[in-house]
Amino acid sequence: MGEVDPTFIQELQHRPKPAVIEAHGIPQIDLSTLQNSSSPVGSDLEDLVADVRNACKNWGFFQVINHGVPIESSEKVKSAAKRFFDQTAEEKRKVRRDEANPLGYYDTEHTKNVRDWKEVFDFTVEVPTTMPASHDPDDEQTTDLNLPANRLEPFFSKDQTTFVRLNHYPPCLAPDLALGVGRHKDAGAMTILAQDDVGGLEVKRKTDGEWIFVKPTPNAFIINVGDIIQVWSNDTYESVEHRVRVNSTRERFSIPFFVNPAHYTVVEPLAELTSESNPAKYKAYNWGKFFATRKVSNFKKLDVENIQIYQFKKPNARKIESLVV
Ligand SMILES: O=C(O)CCC(=O)C(=O)O
Ligand SMILES: [Fe+2]
Repeated sequence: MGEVDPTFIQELQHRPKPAVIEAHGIPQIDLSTLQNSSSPVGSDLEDLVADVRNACKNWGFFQVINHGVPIESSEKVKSAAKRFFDQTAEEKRKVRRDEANPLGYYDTEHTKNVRDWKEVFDFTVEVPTTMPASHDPDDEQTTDLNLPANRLEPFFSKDQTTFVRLNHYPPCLAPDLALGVGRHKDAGAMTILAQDDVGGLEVKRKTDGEWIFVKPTPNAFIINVGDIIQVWSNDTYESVEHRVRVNSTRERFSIPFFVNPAHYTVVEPLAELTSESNPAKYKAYNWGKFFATRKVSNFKKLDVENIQIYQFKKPNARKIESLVV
């Protein structure tokens, strides 16, 4: 990527602000309770669940520390990412993603129809074990929202579309005009993100709509609520809007792990979380179709916004919200 091509330039209202706002109170959750005992019970677990619930409600994201992933494993992936992106453009393009092949290398992604200042490599994992909370059909334990721990099992038991992305943001000549990734919400269920010490991630604070800089915490993971959790929970939890700033001197690496259900999953508010007084706010949609439409629209600049969950919002829910806002 050489000079700043106009395709990278954000509209005025979406450009990063010169002053970075560092937020206090970004939720940081210590998972050592889960490491110290094979099946944590009682008040420790209740406190942890309450912390996660509050973070999901109030922020739509949080950071976790003491998560049990060995530092050496993270370092290995990070150094492999650096080795990959250090190769020549010609080498990288040998494993290029295209409209037929959804995985691999790619440096022309558009978010909200503006090109991102980044290059990526997407790949899948053989045994993605992060969701659900339990795979045991007899597990009686309930989690947050009073759902059984294995409630999400059918969506993830096979054919998950979970994938990992290696993001590389080269130094940018115009960090005040372009973004590493434009404003967006992650479309899947949940994202687990590792970032290096350079910093650049900003999230939109729900209380006042301000863009807040997420200061890197060594070895922490950031967890984002995705759009599917928003729909499953019938808006109890809302996905978080976020974007990435770039800078003129240092390259940055990040590694999101996008946790996504099977492609044939029909996404709709979970029946247990809706009632006569709290009816489903979304129409059902097919995840595979949604995902494929989003992927294709990321390939080129379009004149219309790419597919979003609000397009599945039921008209009555939209109307009630506009009265409340
Ligand atoms: O690089 C980051 O910190 C975030 C990347 C991101 O939001 C994404 O790839 O969806
Ligand atoms: Fe994202």
